[in-house]
Amino acid sequence: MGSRCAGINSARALPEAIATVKDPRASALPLPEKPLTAHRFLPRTPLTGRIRVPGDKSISHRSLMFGALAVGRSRISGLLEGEDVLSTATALRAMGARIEKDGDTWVVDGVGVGTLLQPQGALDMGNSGTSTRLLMGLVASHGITATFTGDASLSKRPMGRVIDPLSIMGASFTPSPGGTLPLVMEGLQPAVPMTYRLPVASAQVKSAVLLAGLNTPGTTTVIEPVPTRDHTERMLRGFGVDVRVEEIGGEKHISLTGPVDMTPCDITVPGDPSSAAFFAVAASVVPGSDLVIENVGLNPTRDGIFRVLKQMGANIDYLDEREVGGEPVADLRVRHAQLTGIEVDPDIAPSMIDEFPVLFVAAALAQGTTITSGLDELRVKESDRLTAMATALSLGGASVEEREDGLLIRGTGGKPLAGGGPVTTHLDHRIAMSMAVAGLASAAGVEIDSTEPIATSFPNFMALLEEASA
Ligand SMILES: O=C(O)C1=C[C@@H](OP(=O)(O)O)[C@@H](O)[C@H](O)C1
Ligand SMILES: C=C(OP(=O)(O)O)C(=O)O
Repeated sequence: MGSRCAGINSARALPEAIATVKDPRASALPLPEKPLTAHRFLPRTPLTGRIRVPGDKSISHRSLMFGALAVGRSRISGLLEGEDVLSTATALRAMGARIEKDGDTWVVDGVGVGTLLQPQGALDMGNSGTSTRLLMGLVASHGITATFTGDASLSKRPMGRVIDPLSIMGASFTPSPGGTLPLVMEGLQPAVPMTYRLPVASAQVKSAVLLAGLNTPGTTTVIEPVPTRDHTERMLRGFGVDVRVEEIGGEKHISLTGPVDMTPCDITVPGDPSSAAFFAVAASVVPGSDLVIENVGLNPTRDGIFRVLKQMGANIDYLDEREVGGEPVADLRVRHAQLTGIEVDPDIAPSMIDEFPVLFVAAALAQGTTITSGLDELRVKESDRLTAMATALSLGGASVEEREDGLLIRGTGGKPLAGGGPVTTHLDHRIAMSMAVAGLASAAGVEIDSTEPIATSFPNFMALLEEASA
């Protein structure tokens, strides 16, 4: 981070202001389906040259949110301009922050902790779980009411995991059946601090509670039995918040004492390892490839995919290891290699939780069997990623057995998959891009039903694919 940074209840009736609108949740129901753009990803020439993937999605969301809470101006370079991050920006503007683009830099003029404004309309979170859950944390300790809506995929995802702790802190919720969006929430100012032990390994839940703690008098503590991505902790420190982390009995206790004053910060967002993963697998499985992926974030809570690919025999070198925005970064040189199936240690899952769909593609082309387990969380992402990938890969000619908490995949030993489709992407960007990679290593190509979801996290994915295999 730049030199200006400080250092590295139960559901109630609808609140009155909202209840007078016909039915905020009805007006927020998912829009009719838009026409989809199908695309067949064909076998390619080797991937070569140098590419640069867009900024990290998790860090981009947090840069905007923390900038919005600081008093003064933060500047962000390398922000991911994907739809998910733009949903965060729109919601923060609706709560008073000024967020504008000036050349290549995003400029955020924050409102300060405790002074978020009442949004006038529903906050449309699109496809983004991170925007929804972290912003719910922010709203929880402000005296405002907000309606959260999302697309058909997001509207199926569980929000009970944040509703539960934020209710203990004093916020009230009127969710849709099953604890889903659309929902209305009313924050409480001052909220009540608490110590919360995460029942699920989730950086979004951890962050929601810590963000609620920023405007809560007293100490809010999250106990994390299994480490998850730590961008919230690292970045809050950069914005001047005293975040304390203690290791007690093998668990992390993460605490902050509110209300805090946040100071602005200039941030350079490193490249997203989750986006780089598609190209790392593609270069590993397409014979003759030799690709450099520049500027990839390698935070140890995020780099599991590269560690697992190396265990499978991938040829990945870290070049020019350095620090960008307080995060470890390197250029990755990836050359084609025959991968070997392995049993993936479930303990590594949180550090590569979004990369399993593309790991399954690597496994489908490996020599031997790959077994994954402990992946129940994949069932509650943008789609049920275990079923979606088992179905999609089988349609493409792979041998896949779906288990309760993982997949067993018998690889082809490097022989291209047959290909086929169209596979259903279920409004899930990671399914779309993973099956695109499968198409590159297939005989007939793989057709996906819709390329639209890709724009949520990786708007120039198709262009970079063209560039790397030109
Ligand atoms: O905190 C974050 O930025 C994220 C946390 C993860 O979700 P969970 O916390 O639900 O595991 C991940 O899947 C998501 O893409 C981004
Ligand atoms: C799960 C993901 O994101 P989110 O939870 O923010 O929708 C993802 O990007 O794979």
